[in-house]
Amino acid sequence: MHDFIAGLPKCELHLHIEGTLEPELRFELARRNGVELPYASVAEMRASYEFDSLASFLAVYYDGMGVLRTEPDFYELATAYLEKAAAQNVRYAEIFFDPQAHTGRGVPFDVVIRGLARAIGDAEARLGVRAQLIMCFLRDYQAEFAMATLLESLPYRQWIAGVGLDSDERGNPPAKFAAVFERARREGYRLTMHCDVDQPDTTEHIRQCLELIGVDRIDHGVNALEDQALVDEIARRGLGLTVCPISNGFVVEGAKAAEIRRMLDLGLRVTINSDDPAYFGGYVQENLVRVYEELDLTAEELVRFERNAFEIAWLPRAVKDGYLAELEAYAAARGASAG
Ligand SMILES: Nc1ncnc2[nH]cnc12
Ligand SMILES: [Zn+2]
Repeated sequence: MHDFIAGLPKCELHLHIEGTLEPELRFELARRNGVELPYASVAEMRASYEFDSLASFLAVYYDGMGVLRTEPDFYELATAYLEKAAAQNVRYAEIFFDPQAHTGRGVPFDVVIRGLARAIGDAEARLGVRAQLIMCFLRDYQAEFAMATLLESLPYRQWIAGVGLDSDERGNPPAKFAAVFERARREGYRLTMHCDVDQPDTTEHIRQCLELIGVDRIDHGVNALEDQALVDEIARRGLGLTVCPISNGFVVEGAKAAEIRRMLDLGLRVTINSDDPAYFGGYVQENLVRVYEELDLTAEELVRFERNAFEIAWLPRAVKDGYLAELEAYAAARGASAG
């Protein structure tokens, strides 16, 4: 089954590009940019990646990205991820980036997005992996900063499929950003938001995503299972949920495998993703293996995760259908096409 998972045509929908900064590249960029790091080795840096909550993870994550300064830095970051993704048979990825975490420390928006977009263009030509960007707003900052960032992004719209909301959820509900997301929708962006596992008020946040914001997707969203009305509405709208099992195991107890089982059984459009793989230690393949091992999934169920992902991807119908046909052919050739 591990070979089956390795060969599966994959779609990654919940991946923070800054969370793919591996220690080796962090060291290299620090050297190049003259940034002092308080670690003597890659092993020492990795050993410092200790977290048991979203807040403790975020502190390490924001510190890590301090070495990213120039357009080539962002190019190399995204290229390294896309090479890894292609090696795991990711055919399409929607990649989060956090512009405010860079502009807030003096790196221009233009530098960030040009580096990322150039990497995406080159990777498509060289590796056949396709990707688009999702611009995330940091929810622990003021809504005015998010609005200013939205306006700053408009000249680069051709590279940005949609907007998201990440960072520390405590006290930062979707409602705080209602005007920003309403404007983003009017500008043609698709909408998603993190409703992270077991955060305070997360079911209320999911309710606001549905009733107030009108999201196209929810990132994580696992706690919707606590409220039948939320489950019913997510099912009725056919909304996708981008779940990240290994990441879950770091910020709460366990990978939420039982909840993923329930989402599959309820017919929800649950997908498996990697979140911040350089920090949590698993790309999409390792995440699929983790749920496979915890749930003893069938090949058909593994195919279902990818079918859901391509189905909810922010791509034109004909492009999705091309990926879905590739997936079905892979499944059929291995007797796993129950649909
Ligand atoms: N897992 C995560 N949750 C919330 N914000 C994030 N930003 C980067 N990774 C994140
Ligand atoms: Zn995330």
